[in-house]
Amino acid sequence: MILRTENLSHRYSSTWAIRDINIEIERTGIIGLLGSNGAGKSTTMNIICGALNQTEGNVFINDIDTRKQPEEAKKEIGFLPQFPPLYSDLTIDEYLTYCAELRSIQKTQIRSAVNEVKERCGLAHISSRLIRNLSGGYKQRVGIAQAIIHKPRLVVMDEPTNGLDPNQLIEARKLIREIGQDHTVLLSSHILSEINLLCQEIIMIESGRVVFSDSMDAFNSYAQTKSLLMRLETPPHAADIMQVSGVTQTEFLTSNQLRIFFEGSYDEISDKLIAASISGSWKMKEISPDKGLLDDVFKQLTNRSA
Ligand SMILES: Nc1ncnc2c1ncn2[C@@H]1O[C@H](COP(=O)(O)OP(=O)(O)OP(=O)(O)O)[C@@H](O)[C@H]1O
Repeated sequence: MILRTENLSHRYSSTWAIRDINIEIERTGIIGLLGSNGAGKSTTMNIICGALNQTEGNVFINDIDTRKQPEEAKKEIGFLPQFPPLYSDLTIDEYLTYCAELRSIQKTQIRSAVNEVKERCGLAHISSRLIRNLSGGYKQRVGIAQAIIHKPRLVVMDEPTNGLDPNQLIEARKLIREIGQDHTVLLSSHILSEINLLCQEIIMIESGRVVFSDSMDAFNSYAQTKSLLMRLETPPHAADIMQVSGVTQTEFLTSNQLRIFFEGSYDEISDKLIAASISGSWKMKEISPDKGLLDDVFKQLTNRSA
């Protein structure tokens, strides 16, 4: 097992920031940690990487207990924190050499490790530049380079695409995908579409608890088929719509537009609503699956877990 957390819990003060987080990852690829601001993503990642001591629970990296053998465990972890610790007065070469030394790479291997990671992260052509003079996108690549220089099995990236411009975003995603081919990448974001683009698996946390953990495909089918949008020219009372079997909640967005939450498949419920619209003269103008506003998915999942 590459990563396993066991009832991981942490409190900074009196309230729990995360509670009973259980994660198991056993293969390479990109796993997304999705959650709104303050959900507990950074806390979880900081603990996994040994930057914060948990209040309760255990973390195993490559089956090594990070509390009992922190040095051994850290050999298999690379970490790109939300604010990477870059030294702006060093050049890329100097900084990466320093990181290689910190990671206890053998002296004779340091130069080749630095060269290899520069090549991989597209930094070779600017390696004598001072970090302070780099664009945000290049600084991010240097941050990624330090996280993989020692070839760890697990690479943890806290919001790695946050704040990048559209071109930098494309480059960063490409690099992260490449890294995901031979490493396990645990990546956090508060943006569902970002996780959707990059990840094969998703772990969603809300208020410090895991509310969903499955493949991206499973998440998408869950998130997208549970609500639909409908426009009616002469809508009835919500209570009448609730009579349609399978409808669990009706929400008026405007006087004509509604969001309907339902159980079962979209095809089934839309047939029933269309039939009800005809017999009740609701004059349906439009019906479509709701693409799943993240807030709604959070709400549904949080209710489900409760
Ligand atoms: N150093 C700290 N001291 C006290 N409370 C903290 C500290 N760091 C985080 N918290 C609290 O712990 C909870 C989880 O925060 P965390 O930073 O892990 O969330 P997050 O999902 O990473 O959010 P963001 O995307 O905003 O960074 C929040 O309620 C936050 O206010």
